[in-house]
Amino acid sequence: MIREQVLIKFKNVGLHYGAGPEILKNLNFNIDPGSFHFLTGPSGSGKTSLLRLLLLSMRPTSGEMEMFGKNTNRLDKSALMQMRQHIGIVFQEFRLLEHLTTFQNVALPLVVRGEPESAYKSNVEELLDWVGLGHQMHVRPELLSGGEKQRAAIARAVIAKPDLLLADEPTGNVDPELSERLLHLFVELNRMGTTIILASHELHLLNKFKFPRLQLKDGGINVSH
Ligand SMILES: Nc1ncnc2c1ncn2[C@@H]1O[C@H](COP(=O)(O)OP(=O)(O)OP(=O)(O)O)[C@@H](O)[C@H]1O
Repeated sequence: MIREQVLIKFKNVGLHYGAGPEILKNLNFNIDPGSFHFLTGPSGSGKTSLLRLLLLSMRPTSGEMEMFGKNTNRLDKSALMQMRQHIGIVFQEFRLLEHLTTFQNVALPLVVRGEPESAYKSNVEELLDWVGLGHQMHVRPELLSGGEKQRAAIARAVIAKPDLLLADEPTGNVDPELSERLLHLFVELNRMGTTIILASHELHLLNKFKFPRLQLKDGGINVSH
């Protein structure tokens, strides 16, 4: 676990795609370790783009980002890859691999790291039990409901114990009752120490939880506590 006083620091960060207009303009904000933020804003306001910066899959076109105490502009590809291992991501569309079982999907980040099954088997089983998928461990994603797929995707995102968990509209493809249950799962993960930034435009759902918000509008950001 990485312990920094400030986990993420944005200093005058701007972003544009190619020759297009600036999507994110002069963003300045900090994220403390252990916090939970909702990322909100109208469609097209740049929520996914901001998550791409945080996931280190894009670099800012202006300004500087510090993550885990390091200026990301100064990191080479291998250092970025290493930092990336501390970050988990959950997408709206689950992105499970159809030819793998639930167990294999969740274990994938550990397989990629070269860990043998004997080292992670019981951890994966325990996590699947915890997210309520113990009984669906050996089936493929096509047999899972939307909520079950998303719980598998969340389990895959946290199996390697990331310090930072990003989620891009994670409840976009499940019904309202399941959405609330999924949000409670994120709250539990946050209670156990994971820093979370969760993008959603479902304000009726977010209003049920008292977490600070990063609100994007017209390229700028407003941080409410
Ligand atoms: N790969 C890309 N190339 C060029 N423009 C892009 C790319 N990705 C996003 N954009 C543009 O950047 C802007 C912000 O898009 P982004 O997907 O970050 O917004 P969003 O807030 O996540 O939207 P939504 O809520 O609709 O998913 C949009 O105008 C979009 O067209």
